[in-house]
Amino acid sequence: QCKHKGYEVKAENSYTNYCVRQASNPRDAKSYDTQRLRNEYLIEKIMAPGEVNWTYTTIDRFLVGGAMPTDTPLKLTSIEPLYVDLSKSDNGRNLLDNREIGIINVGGDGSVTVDGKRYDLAFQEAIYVGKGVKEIIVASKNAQNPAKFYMNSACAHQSYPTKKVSLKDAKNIIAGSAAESNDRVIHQMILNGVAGVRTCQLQMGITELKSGSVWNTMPAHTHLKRMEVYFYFKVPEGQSVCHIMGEPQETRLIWTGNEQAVINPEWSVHCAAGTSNYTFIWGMAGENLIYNDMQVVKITELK
Ligand SMILES: O=C[C@H](O)[C@@H](O)CC(=O)C(=O)O
Ligand SMILES: [Zn+2]
Repeated sequence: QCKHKGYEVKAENSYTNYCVRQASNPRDAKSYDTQRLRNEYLIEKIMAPGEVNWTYTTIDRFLVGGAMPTDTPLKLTSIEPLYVDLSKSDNGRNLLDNREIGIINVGGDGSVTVDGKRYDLAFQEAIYVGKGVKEIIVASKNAQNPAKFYMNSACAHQSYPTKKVSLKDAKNIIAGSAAESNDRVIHQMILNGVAGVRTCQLQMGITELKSGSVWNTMPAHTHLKRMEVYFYFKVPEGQSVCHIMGEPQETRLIWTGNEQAVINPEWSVHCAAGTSNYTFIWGMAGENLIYNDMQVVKITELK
């Protein structure tokens, strides 16, 4: 991934890399082979020690990234395709000049410092940071057990306050059943109206599957007003998650590993079965903030 022409990884600075993915048409996507599907939709490198890795997709201009600070804190910078004002070197280059971001820690204890104010983020704690913030610095408490910050960012037209959200503050929805192998809890974390969070476009949360359950998002759905990215983590060593995407009657599969993500366009379902249970972060953005605004596909109608 990101090795082929047009998909190269570029360096923004000594610790920040990015690659760009273009939006795709389902009429084209149905003829993609395995490697092309992976090039377009799978993000394999997100967490690397001492690095910030971004993937910018032109689907809803969504930005997906990972920051893994070790000994030294890392400042989150913008990337060249997102500079707001090319004429000034010191202006229009803050990541959140025109954006909002959600950050969830999937590693050891860490902190996110937003314009000088520090928020400690433990495993599976989240923070929303709104448009207009100038400086975000992420750090690990212990370089031997580094924090891993998974990040989703979308365009924003308004500034909303920074807000930390823990699992106990989240809206926790019990879904599925053991008999259907999809017994899970959907934690809605960065959702407009949940835990006092306000957002422009962004919605993020964590879904945890119980031991013995392997299916997420079944029955599957599309949402024609929002795109969505799934980031799989806590995938046990030696196990894998088979992510299913594509139009409901034209599905394709992408095998994913631990701490990898899949970009799902508006026209695509997004669901998966793992070879064990696992946890994932879902993040989406688009036209509305109504979580339930989705077109559910009958299980028997998937092809
Ligand atoms: O649009 C919503 C998203 O696809 C997820 O929140 C669904 C999910 O986590 C699940 O059912 O397991
Ligand atoms: Zn969805």
